[in-house]
Amino acid sequence: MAAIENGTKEAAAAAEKDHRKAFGLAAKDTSGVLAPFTFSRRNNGDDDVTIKILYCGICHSDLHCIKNEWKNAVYPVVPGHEIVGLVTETGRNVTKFKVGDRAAVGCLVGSCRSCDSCVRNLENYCPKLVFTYNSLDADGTVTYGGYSDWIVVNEHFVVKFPENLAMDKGAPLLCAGITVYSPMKNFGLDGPGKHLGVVGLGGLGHVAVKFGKAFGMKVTVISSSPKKKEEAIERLGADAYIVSSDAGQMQAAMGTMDGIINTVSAKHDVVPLIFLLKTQGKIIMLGAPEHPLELPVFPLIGGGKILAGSCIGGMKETQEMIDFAAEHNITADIELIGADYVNEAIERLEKADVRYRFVIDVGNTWTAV
Ligand SMILES: NC(=O)c1ccc[n+]([C@@H]2O[C@H](COP(=O)([O-])OP(=O)(O)OC[C@H]3O[C@@H](n4cnc5c(N)ncnc54)[C@H](O)[C@@H]3O)[C@@H](O)[C@H]2O)c1
Ligand SMILES: [Zn+2]
Ligand SMILES: [Zn+2]
Repeated sequence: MAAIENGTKEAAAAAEKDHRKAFGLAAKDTSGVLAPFTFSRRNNGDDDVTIKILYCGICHSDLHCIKNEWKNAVYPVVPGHEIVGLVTETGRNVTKFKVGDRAAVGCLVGSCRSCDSCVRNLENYCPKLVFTYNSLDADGTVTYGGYSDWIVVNEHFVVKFPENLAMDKGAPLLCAGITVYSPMKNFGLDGPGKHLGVVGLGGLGHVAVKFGKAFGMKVTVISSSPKKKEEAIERLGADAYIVSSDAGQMQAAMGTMDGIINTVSAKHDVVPLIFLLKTQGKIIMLGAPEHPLELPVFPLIGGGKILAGSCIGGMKETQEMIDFAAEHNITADIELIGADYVNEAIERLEKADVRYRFVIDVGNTWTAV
């Protein structure tokens, strides 16, 4: 008996040696309330980079997940996949980073690296992809995200964060940025002379406006209320603004758009949006509402419209996006908050009361190892 106990203790001690303590905020149940949480992460492996987290954005996906709206939460959930920080340790095979470098982590921390998607640099569509949090890692543990003091990630899934990009305002690019950039590139919505519609002016939407303008497109925001009109045009640089509940405005814009980036996070009617497209125009679904949308096919068939989905982006494209953002001075408009304000921030995000992304000032809240 004593031998078994000793064996168990030894095994526990050995396991403990492979891990280090981390500290963060976790949701423990569907209330989604985040509370202090101590946990462990693996030691830095040969291919890994350890990052002291300085900033982490709050994405609406974090809210969907901690409240179990997608019915897949594995509590406790430490959310956060818009992570920027500094490298504190590198494994012996690491070539991209050295200690002290700026580094960033988005929604992915693992994939098989050999399937058709991975070979095409589309790790984001790998059947074995590992999300940054609430996902099963290769070693069988559940991943914990960036509302925490440090993280260890295989260098393939770590992005070099440009020196001339603000770390706090740049953090949201790791999810919001790549999620809108990737479909714009892949569906040909990235050139002058094109007309882009952006639906939902939140974290994703406001960054889509900025990329659209950097690509030289005409950008129209379609919003459910007139509240954000002035700032959409004057601050974000949109060319036009349509209030979706105004039938006259929607009618006047019918058949004018080459593409629409749809970021709406709740159930809504897509048919009026499809009518805004030109013949063979494309509507890209990015928002991930809890409840299914209705999709009558006739508005799609008439005019040969294309409805597609897109999920974040691959690692090569994420690096390309962040380098493009640095070159064109694209960052998110943020409200920087301390970790003690996160629960209030989540409540405000649910009410769409944020201009336009909350970012947690992790570095000034917790001291990493
Ligand atoms: N596809 C992906 O890879 C991906 C990546 C990140 C986020 N997302 C999803 O995209 C959505 C948006 O994320 P975000 O972080 O930009 O959220 P956000 O809350 O910052 O923005 C959502 C916007 O949708 C608007 N909205 C909400 N309900 C609406 C309704 N019924 N009609 C019209 N507008 C409405 C809000 O006013 C807000 O402007 C979320 O569902 C999120 O989970 C998807
Ligand atoms: Zn996200
Ligand atoms: Zn794969």
